[in-house]
Amino acid sequence: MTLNRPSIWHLLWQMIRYAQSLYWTDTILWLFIAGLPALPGLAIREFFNTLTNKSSFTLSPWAWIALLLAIGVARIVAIFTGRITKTQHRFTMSALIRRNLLAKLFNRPGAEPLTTSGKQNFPLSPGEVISFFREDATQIEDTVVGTNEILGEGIFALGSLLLLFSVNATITLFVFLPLVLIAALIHRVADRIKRYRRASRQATQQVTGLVGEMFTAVQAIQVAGAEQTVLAHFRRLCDRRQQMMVQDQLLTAILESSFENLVSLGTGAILLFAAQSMRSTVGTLTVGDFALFVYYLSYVTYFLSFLGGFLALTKQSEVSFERMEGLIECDAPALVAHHPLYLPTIAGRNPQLPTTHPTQPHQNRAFAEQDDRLQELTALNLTYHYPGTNQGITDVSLQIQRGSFTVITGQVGAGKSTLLRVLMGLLPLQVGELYWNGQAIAYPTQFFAPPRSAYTPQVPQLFSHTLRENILLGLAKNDTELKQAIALATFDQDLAAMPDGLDTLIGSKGMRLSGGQLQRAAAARMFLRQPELLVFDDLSSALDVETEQTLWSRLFDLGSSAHSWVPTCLVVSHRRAVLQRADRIILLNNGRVELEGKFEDLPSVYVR
Ligand SMILES: Nc1ncnc2c1ncn2[C@@H]1O[C@H](COP(=O)(O)OP(=O)(O)OP(=O)(O)O)[C@@H](O)[C@H]1O
Repeated sequence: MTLNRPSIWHLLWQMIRYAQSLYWTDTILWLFIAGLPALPGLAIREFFNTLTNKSSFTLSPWAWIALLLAIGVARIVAIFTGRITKTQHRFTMSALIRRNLLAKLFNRPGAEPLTTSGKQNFPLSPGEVISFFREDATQIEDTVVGTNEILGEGIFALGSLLLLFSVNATITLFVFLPLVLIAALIHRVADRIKRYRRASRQATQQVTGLVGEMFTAVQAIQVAGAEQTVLAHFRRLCDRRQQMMVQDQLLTAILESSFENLVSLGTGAILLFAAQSMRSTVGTLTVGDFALFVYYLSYVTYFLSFLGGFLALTKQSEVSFERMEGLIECDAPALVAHHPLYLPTIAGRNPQLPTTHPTQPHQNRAFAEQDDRLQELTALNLTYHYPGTNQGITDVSLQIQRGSFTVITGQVGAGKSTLLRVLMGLLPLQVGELYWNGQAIAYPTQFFAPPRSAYTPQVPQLFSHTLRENILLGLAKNDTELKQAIALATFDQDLAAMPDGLDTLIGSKGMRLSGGQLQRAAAARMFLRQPELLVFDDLSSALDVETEQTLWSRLFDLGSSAHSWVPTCLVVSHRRAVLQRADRIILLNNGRVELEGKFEDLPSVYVR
């Protein structure tokens, strides 16, 4: 994966190309910001030459002051405008990286744990993933925006260098000495820069990971009386992060100060030479020339130390790209690919957002072809083993017919949830094939979404918003349709008891709802989309027998009525009433199909 990674320069160039006009506008402004201070140098030379009557200009002191002031004001204007373009460009760059990273994460099989290549098979927590979006994206942003500063400073440093050459070529050659030393130093410590950066990022990631876990597990920590233990662990991680950050920052500071010192020593040597040359070749180097030389020399030398710092930054950005590649398991070019961002413009205008069609039910949206309606779903020899284990499912085949009710059952850990996740493309197929109406499904992750299918896991995911928003999730539906879906999910009575009705705020992860209400709110979300295939992972676990029976009855009454929606169900359950209703039961044992049949065929040990 990383063998053919393009160079950091190529990746930065791709990012520059994304917002070219903004980039070049900012670059031009930066040229002014960097270049305007060069003009006082010329003015100073002429001023000093006026004192020794060697100037070709005859300006009054006030004219010189006015000129210097005008240059100063122009620079202030350039800096002010440059800050606006820089800010816009800066955030566009990190937004592109974050957008691409997020898109890649969404395209992964959703139930597969996130890992980094350095920690193979060791899942990352959401808190840990945040550090990729925060520190790594910002690091790359800094480097891209650094390029036009380097360009601006570089052009004027080059101009200054040419001027210095015209004044005294021999002395100017000494300017290159610090540059060679800086390049050699960067080359020598490149590995160390990257190693320290990797270690500090990893340590930060562990701290943010634990913060995330602590916040979501406050109750578990309290119940176990583990506050002190968790805090001690947190302190250990923070101490380690401190150590790694100090190491990383110290190296950066040492490098920067080394660059400055190298440059300062070089400057000192040049000045000594220049002064010597002034004494020995009286008349060729004027006082004005010497003043100009000193002025422009600092210009060139500042650029050299800036360049050194920038080169170190690019090494650190290489680490950020490597880390992100490891996270999304794809090459870095995908991270810099060009996609619309819809950010507000520099004038503050919000761009027109594209109209999307989030998962409309098939009768409202031309369901591509009639063929897309489920007639038969076939799974052949599905195998998925969790990385580093032999747990999961092995060689599972099944067929689901339109309008049927299929129940997967089996003991705890038999592989029921894994089978559903593999079928829904939430875990990648290691072996096996999936067919929808006889057509092979190439990308199950993208294929199994409404209006083809909808799935509710054992613990449904709801968001900290209103009930309405949670059920709609962007779908354009009115309250009547919403209430029909809610009634189908047997959530209507609960809703009637809520003073704020559909506008009830349900809290983070739906914490203000009971387990059963959560399940039924998630079911309503599925029903509203009227998918061809409904997949439930153990609805029975959170519902009493009666409520669950009502739900299935209401759903199947639809199928037998003239309603255009004929739902097909695939559910995990141990409940007798559900098993009795099943058209087909698949009994899993140790990840394999042990039996396929009807309720009567099932050994009594599996019926509750
Ligand atoms: N993320 C994971 N990493 C490693 N092993 C896992 C993971 N998730 C599940 N397993 C293992 O895979 C096997 C099947 O798990 P699965 O959750 O599919 O079982 P299940 O039949 O749904 O169980 P339950 O009835 O408790 O929900 C179990 O042995 C489980 O320990």
